[in-house]
Amino acid sequence: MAVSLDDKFESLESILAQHLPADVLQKVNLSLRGSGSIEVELPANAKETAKQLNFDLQGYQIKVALTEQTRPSRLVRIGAIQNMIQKPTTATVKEQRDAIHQRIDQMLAVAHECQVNVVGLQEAWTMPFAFCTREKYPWVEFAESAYDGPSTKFLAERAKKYNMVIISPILERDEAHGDVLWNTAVIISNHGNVIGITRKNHIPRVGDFNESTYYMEGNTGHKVFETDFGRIAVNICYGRHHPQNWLMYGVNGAEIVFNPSATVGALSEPLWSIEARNAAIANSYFTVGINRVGTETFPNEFTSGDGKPAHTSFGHFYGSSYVASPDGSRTPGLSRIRDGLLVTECDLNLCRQMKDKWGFRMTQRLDLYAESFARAIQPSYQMDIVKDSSSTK
Ligand SMILES: NC(=O)NCCC(=O)O
Repeated sequence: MAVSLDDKFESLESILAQHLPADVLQKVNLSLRGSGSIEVELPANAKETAKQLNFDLQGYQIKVALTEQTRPSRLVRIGAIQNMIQKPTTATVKEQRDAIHQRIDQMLAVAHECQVNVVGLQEAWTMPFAFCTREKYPWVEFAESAYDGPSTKFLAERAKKYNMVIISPILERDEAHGDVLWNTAVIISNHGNVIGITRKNHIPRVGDFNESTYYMEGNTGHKVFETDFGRIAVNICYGRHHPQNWLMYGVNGAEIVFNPSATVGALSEPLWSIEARNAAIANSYFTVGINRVGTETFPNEFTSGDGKPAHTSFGHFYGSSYVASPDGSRTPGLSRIRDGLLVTECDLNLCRQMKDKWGFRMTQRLDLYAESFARAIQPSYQMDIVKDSSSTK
């Protein structure tokens, strides 16, 4: 029987739990995820609401930070929300966006009940991921101002009400600069202000991710936002394949880096659990991988440039959002097929503690690489390959 990552199974975790005896499962989980995260009890009311509204709600604590003598703990509850589109892609732009707002409204209320301090949404959360179509309209009509567009206004109100920092990745319309479009994350403070924006640095040119048709590589560098709940950065989707992108957020002092994404099983699922986790280890910060969920179908057929027949669906967005800790451990992932809210409590002091333990920052040799990169971009650069003088090849 042919198996595909477009198949709708719940999660790797649920398969393991279903098939392994409890004592074996414990060993497997320890080996897969490390000892850092333990399940925490979330409020009964929040669990009941999640059940009624049919979304996956999971809660964990990353428990490995030491109690320091000279610094108080900095406990922060991070929320990660993944969601499907709520209306067919043939509904009007307003109907589609309003329906997603309504769903997120429900999930934010539950996040508040679970005492979440900082919550991240998925890439381009207000719209279907229509960039596969290469059509401009109506999809570009989902673009909005990062500062006073309908989604920022909607979230700013909730951010203030719930005392929660919200990371809102949207398709941005930059009216002040010739109406250009960007793929942007808006950082909204718990006081309801837009602290700033950060734009996607690396634009995919792979599979049906035809995003370069719509927007250019970001021009905001590697900003880190100082919030009441830690220093936060956002590495948007495809940027997770570039270690130097992760590295620069670390150089600028990030403690939590969100990776809002929209990616499909057949392309990237085996990479998903590795990349954000590896970045957390290498850069001594927490990472929050958030992936879109569901299968989206578009009105008109499009081709993938691979000789295969035209189709109307992108493939399955596999959710599986998770949090990785600087000590290398990680939480289980959310569902592959349902909306979800993941709540993870961490002590941000663990970032410095891991720098002290492993010394990755201290041994990073930025000066060496600055010099190597500067040479590598010269037109005259020759690759530094040493050959065997006896070889005839
Ligand atoms: N949205 C986006 O950048 N997707 C690219 C696919 C991937 O990086 O897995």
